[in-house]
Amino acid sequence: MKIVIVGAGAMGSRFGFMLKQAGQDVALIDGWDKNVEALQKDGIIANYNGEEIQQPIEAYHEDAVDPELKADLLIIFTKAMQLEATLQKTQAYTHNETRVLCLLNGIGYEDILRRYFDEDQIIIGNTMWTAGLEGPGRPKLFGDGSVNLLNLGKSDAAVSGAHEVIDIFNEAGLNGVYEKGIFYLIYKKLCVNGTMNGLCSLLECNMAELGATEANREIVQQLVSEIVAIAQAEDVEMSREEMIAHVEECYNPETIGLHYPSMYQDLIKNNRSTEIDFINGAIADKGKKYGIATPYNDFLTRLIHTKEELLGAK
Ligand SMILES: NC(=O)C1=CN([C@@H]2O[C@H](COP(=O)(O)OP(=O)(O)OC[C@H]3O[C@@H](n4cnc5c(N)ncnc54)[C@H](OP(=O)(O)O)[C@@H]3O)[C@@H](O)[C@H]2O)C=CC1
Ligand SMILES: CC(C)(CO)C(=O)C(=O)O
Repeated sequence: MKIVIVGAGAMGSRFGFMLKQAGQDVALIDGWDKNVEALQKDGIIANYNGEEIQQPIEAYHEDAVDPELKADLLIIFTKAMQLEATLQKTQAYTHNETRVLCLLNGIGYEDILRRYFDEDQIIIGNTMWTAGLEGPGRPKLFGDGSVNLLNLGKSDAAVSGAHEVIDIFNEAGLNGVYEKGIFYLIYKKLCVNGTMNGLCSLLECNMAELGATEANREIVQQLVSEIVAIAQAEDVEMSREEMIAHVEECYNPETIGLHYPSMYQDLIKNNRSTEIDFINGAIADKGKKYGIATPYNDFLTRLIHTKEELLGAK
């Protein structure tokens, strides 16, 4: 099976590295010139749990993909705001039976994917793996994780396609789980991203520092209440109290509390645009659709966009 990963940043490199190490036939596609040059020259040089491992890998710039390349499995790890532009280019290296797996943070990707692929080709999910980049071609890969996924279409072929991906992931140690309640998990993760990412970026702190403040609690509770109300409007059952407790687990400095969320790294560290429109912005949009007030998510979205403008984020 030919696996093509589009978006060879931190997460794309993690999945590419682990799948290639497990003997899979993997190609990476990316739009960042220096990253592609490094991958083509030296492969992935991973800091893998403290050990440097070099893994040669096939890699292309998004504007110079080999016309012979055809993906049986396409994994998307661009940033959310690059998804639509990426999908417009994928037709060149996909076919009618390509499975497309999207693991981006945020919500609503199934609606975008349906515009480009048949429902039976689409697999949605989320992942608890994390990754960072120390430089072009140099991912920093620490810790453990898992991938929850579910076929969007209902046909036998769609179900077996998702199971095939899980088998491949498990052989590579990526811990794939077939998850019928995938939308619950997607909203559960959104509760974390919809609070920690925007607030830590605006306040320029890590999650433990945010959690140590008294004044943040009301804001976090209001953001989560709005997210849970939208999930419920979409028939995803979840408890507000459980989700607030889940978010508060992130404050623990002995687990992930010392982490600066990816949005902080994008905006504050790397001066790049954020995924806010697919996190809090998506909640505000759905609030308008369902007639549910989402003032905290709306305000947070606008504040992050204001900060992007002030910092001249690209
Ligand atoms: N990192 C993590 O721990 C986790 C991330 N996710 C999600 O996975 C998706 C991918 O995230 P992630 O891999 O972290 O994103 P990255 O920013 O590492 O990579 C995404 C893309 O950004 C570009 N890029 C990255 N760094 C630079 C740079 N310094 N200069 C120029 N371009 C750069 C690259 O291509 P291009 O030039 O074409 O933009 C790359 O394909 C997101 O939806 C994220 O929310 C989910 C779970 C955990
Ligand atoms: C680690 C975590 C859960 C923090 O919000 C995350 O997903 C991110 O950094 O984007």
